[in-house]
Amino acid sequence: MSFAYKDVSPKRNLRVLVNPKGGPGKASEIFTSVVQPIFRAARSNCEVTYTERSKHAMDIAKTLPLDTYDAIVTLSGDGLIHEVFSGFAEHPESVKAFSTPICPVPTGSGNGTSLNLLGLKEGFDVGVATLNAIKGKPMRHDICAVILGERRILSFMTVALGLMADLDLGTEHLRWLGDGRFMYGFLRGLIRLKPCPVTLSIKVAESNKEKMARAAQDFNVNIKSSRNDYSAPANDGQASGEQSSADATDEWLTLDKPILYLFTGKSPYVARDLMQFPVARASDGFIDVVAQEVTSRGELLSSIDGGPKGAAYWKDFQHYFKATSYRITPNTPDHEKQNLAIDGERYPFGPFEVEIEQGLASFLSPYGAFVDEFNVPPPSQNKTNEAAGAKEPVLKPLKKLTCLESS
Ligand SMILES: Nc1ncnc2c1ncn2[C@@H]1O[C@H](COP(=O)(O)OP(=O)(O)OP(=O)(O)O)[C@@H](O)[C@H]1O
Repeated sequence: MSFAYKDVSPKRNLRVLVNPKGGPGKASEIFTSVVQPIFRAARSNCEVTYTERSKHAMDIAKTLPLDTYDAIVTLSGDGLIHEVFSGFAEHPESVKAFSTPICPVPTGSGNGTSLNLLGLKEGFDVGVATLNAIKGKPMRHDICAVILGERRILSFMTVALGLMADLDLGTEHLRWLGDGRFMYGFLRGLIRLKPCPVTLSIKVAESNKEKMARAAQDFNVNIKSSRNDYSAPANDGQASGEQSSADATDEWLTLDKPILYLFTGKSPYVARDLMQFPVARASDGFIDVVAQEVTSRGELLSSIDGGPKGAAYWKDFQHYFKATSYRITPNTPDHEKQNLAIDGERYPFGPFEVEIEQGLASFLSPYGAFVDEFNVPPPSQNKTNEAAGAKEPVLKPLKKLTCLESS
């Protein structure tokens, strides 16, 4: 037992939330046939609720007794995790509630969080995810706060505008397709090729793709060799190769290009087909911001191929920043018609600003870091990479109108 449960206590107390309507609708069956027998064999104590409606998980999280459960296990996709965090935000002891680790078991459509915690090969494996609930260790994770009018909405995963929001929110009726609905939505968005009329202003910490890729790679190497306790935020000095918040500028910079979509996030995979944020790290204190420039359908189609490996990262038309904050200002009067997706859920669109709360939340993880398969070839061996390293996006200071071509 001491060998099998090295560094973790056996017989965990788990609060299990099963969403029978998530993804292809098989969560209840999977719970009784796969998950529950493993929990029983491991002598875990489970308090189980089958969610009956939207926001049910949020209500449970709002009043969750603290110091009672080792983790909340969600059988659903990313939407239910978003609800749990929204509930924590309203908990009387909010910060303490957020320290309760979440462990997703993938029975939704995209299951992005599970993919990030377990990797592409095992991210959809219900048995491996259940084992993570039994033996995983808490790993800190940043939370983004979206300030939208009077509201402060918390996001652990993504904020999307333009094509990426349309493909998610516009295919909700196709949940039965599993994650196939995202590819369908992407292709539909390509046919329309509708620009996203907004101004994006960012407090940038880093925009050099090569530097960000090397830092992420070094972090992964270091975490494997040096960190047994991964409950502290990632840039606490234990893992070298990270950018630090000290690198961030206080100046707002504005992207001087029309964009097709804005996609910002905290973890590499958003679905099996797409590693959108290959250099994202769970608790580095930065928001990874992707602004996809308006480009031809052919170029966009060509980026689908390397989606699971994060190939689009190196494309010149995909601008990538590590930011401490960003702002969106709509450029059209009828902006309410546009889709805004926060963690895949629909919100009314208006001007908003996003900040980051470093290491506020926590997930159970078997490895202490996200599992991504992003290869960083040396620039000399990769032409596209070389171009990306040399050519940085056109940013201009918000108040001055001269364009900056940074090097
Ligand atoms: N009994 C229920 N009936 C209808 N909807 C429910 C029920 N229980 C939960 N929900 C809602 O189901 C929605 C979808 O869940 P979730 O987002 O986890 O799955 P998904 O969209 O299929 O997966 P992913 O987000 O990974 O793509 C959530 O917004 C949640 O509020």
